Amino acid sequence: MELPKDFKEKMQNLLNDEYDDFLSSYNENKKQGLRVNTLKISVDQFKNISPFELEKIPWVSEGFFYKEKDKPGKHPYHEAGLYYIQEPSAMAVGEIISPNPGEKVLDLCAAPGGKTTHIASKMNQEGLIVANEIHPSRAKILSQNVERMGIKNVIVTNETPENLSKKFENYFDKILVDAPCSGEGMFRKNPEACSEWSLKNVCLCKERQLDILKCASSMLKVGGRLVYSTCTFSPEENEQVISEFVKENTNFEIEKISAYHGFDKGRKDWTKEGVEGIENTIRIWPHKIAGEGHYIASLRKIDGEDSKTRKILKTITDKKVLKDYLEFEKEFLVSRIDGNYILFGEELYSIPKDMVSLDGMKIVRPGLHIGTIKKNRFEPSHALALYLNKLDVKYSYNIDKDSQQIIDYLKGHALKINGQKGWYLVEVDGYSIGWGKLSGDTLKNHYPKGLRWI
Ligand SMILES: C[S@@+](CC[C@H](N)C(=O)[O-])C[C@H]1O[C@@H](n2cnc3c(N)ncnc32)[C@H](O)[C@@H]1O
Repeated sequence: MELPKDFKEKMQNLLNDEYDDFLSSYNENKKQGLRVNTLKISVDQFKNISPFELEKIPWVSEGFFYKEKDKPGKHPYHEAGLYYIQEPSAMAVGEIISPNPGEKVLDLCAAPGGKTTHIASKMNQEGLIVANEIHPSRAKILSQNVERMGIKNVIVTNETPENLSKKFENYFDKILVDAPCSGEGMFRKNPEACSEWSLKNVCLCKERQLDILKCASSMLKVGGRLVYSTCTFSPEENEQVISEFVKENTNFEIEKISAYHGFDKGRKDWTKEGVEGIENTIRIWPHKIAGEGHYIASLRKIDGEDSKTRKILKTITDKKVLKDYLEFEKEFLVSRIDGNYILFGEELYSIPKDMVSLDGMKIVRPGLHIGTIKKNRFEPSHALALYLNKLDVKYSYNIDKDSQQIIDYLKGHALKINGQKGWYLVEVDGYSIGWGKLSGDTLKNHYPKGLRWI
């Protein structure tokens, strides 16, 4: 791989004796990981059924290295949301933000959703996660990944940090800024990041990161935690951003992160200010652990204004509006979808309790999409199928992962089966993967067209 000359010179000056080890890490293969989605399956259960050769990632309880030959991204278990493919060092961020069920969490730069889905699995469907992405097409991918993982309590927005900060002043318990950066830790994984790199871009990224942090800081409650992370090595975008931020914002202090033994401390000597606590941030280097590299800082807001009361989003109270859905529920579900219902046109969603009004914001996903209320009938959504499991429904149809039938289903073909007429939750080895509707002996395929295997 041809690394930019300026990058090599800079890293040599920074790393001195370590530079040769750092450089030779670029001759090794990228490290690949998957994180088990504990909303759907426990780590032990997954290990029992896993068709892949797995090796534990030491710093994350649900993380495993896999071998390239296994291609877990092209397996029915992936479509069932049993795991998320995520770069191993990026998994450290979810561990450090460490959200609890019931909290309000913002993931400000969230697409494609690696960290959002990690946060969600730790929150066990309780509380609120606002996952925001500024680019519309990436926000759509984020939403699809949230759906695939069967998550209920995530709202996906497509906003600028500035607009969000007007809505959510002093609101969240925890905020993640996984900042857009120069991506020096992506060179092995994505050579494009290498060709786009320049010293000038590093400085531009730093300015943007400070702007994003400023917006994030105003959305955090007093006592709340703000985690900042990047997948780049430049001190400008890491220690220097944090150092300048805490110097300007004296109501924030740097928290000590209890790091895995292969992680390094942040470098105070790489900042101009020499701010106290920079050594409590962490650096993950590709020549020291099996991962592409990351920088992570955890900040605590120790002073500021109290949270204000806000306008709560109006939810549906008139049961007549829900008539078609309630009939579907009675006929095909065993358990109720708890939560508050709202309608976006014909689309019915369940939103987290006490969600603030979303007026004037670009919303990609206001909560769990339950389905579409059409004239005198209700059609359940794919997101609902991925959220439910066989205990929640009257009819389900299970398919073996190695069978031709699962390939046929994922390709969108109808299946021949026997049973009662109606909606079936289709499963792979007991894990929901989509809907089918049985009429006669034909199970009509409702796997979404855009997701079908070709
Ligand atoms: C490092 S990526 C996020 C990765 C994601 N957290 C994950 O774990 O899957 C940074 C994201 O920030 C977004 N972004 C770019 N410019 C931004 C800005 N000015 N404000 C907020 N987000 C921005 C990018 O589109 C990108 O999706």
